[in-house]
Amino acid sequence: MHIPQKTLNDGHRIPYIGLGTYQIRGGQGIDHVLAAIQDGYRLLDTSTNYDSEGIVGEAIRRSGIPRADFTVTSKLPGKYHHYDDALMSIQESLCRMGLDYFDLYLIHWPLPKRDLYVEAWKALITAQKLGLIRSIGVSNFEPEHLDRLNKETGVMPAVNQIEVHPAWIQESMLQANKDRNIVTEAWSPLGRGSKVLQDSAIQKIAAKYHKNTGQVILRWHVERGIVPIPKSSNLLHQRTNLAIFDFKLTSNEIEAINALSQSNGRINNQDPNEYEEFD
Ligand SMILES: NC(=O)C1=CN([C@@H]2O[C@H](COP(=O)(O)OP(=O)(O)OC[C@H]3O[C@@H](n4cnc5c(N)ncnc54)[C@H](OP(=O)(O)O)[C@@H]3O)[C@@H](O)[C@H]2O)C=CC1
Ligand SMILES: O=C(O)C(=O)[C@@H](O)[C@H](O)C(=O)CO
Repeated sequence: MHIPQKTLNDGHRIPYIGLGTYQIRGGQGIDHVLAAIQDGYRLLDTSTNYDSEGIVGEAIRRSGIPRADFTVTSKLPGKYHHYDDALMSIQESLCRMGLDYFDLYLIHWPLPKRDLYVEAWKALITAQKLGLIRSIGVSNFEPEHLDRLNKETGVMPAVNQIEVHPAWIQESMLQANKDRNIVTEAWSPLGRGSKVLQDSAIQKIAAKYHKNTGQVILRWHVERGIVPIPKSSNLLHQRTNLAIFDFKLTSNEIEAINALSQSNGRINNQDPNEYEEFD
């Protein structure tokens, strides 16, 4: 399966689709990630918060595929935004995964009320210089957070992973990332398996291309320049979610999906300016 790649502002390249691993855990989880790898997934998204770093590392080893072929992403939890804590957490995550570097490492949430994300960013810059991380990025950052990182460190993130799906299309945040030469990754790209997968407008488009609604939604992300990271533990879903590079949506079809956006479309009402991670 050929998966196109997207070039980041630091010159590194990442696959145009990845596997999300939120709620994939334990021994069964290893099998689910391994199956995805065998189907062709090479971008794997985990986080310290997901308790899945260990099983993702194990699935990579069991696959027998060279480490260098993968783009492994993890994320810094909010409780470790202090500089020394962040460096410790990155090293601990690498040990849990059994890896000696991350391809991509993100600050999971900005937590602006705690106001430590610049300190965390400085730790990511140091970890990159130490060779522990190839590309550094953020998640759930708003334009003012991105600009503050750049102003205080001179380093703009390579990636901003944000909530995007047909009910929450994020036009202005996509533009904000683009203006700063930041690649957008979409979390919950399928709306976390919500009713959008049964939407009649998307079903109509899917029928035209002999695809399923999940494939149409994932293709919609790609057409918008976004790297989606759908989670699936289901073999058929994993496989069909990858098969999105052999058709193209028209601009009218993209607009029809954009029109499904809702003013209260966020999945869990997770506003990055308000959201607090659990400690
Ligand atoms: N940075 C951040 O703050 C966040 C990051 N993330 C990341 O993004 C990833 C993806 O987001 P997530 O919230 O998991 O939601 P997704 O939008 O990826 O949806 C996952 C759900 O959709 C189902 N599904 C997957 N493919 C299909 C399909 N083809 N047809 C029907 N159902 C399907 C899955 O079930 P099944 O397993 O049965 O296929 C699962 O229930 C996460 O796993 C995580 O890695 C997520 C949230 C926040
Ligand atoms: O999954 C993640 O990366 C999260 O940040 C969580 O907030 C998740 O989106 C969630 O819904 C927790 O209730």
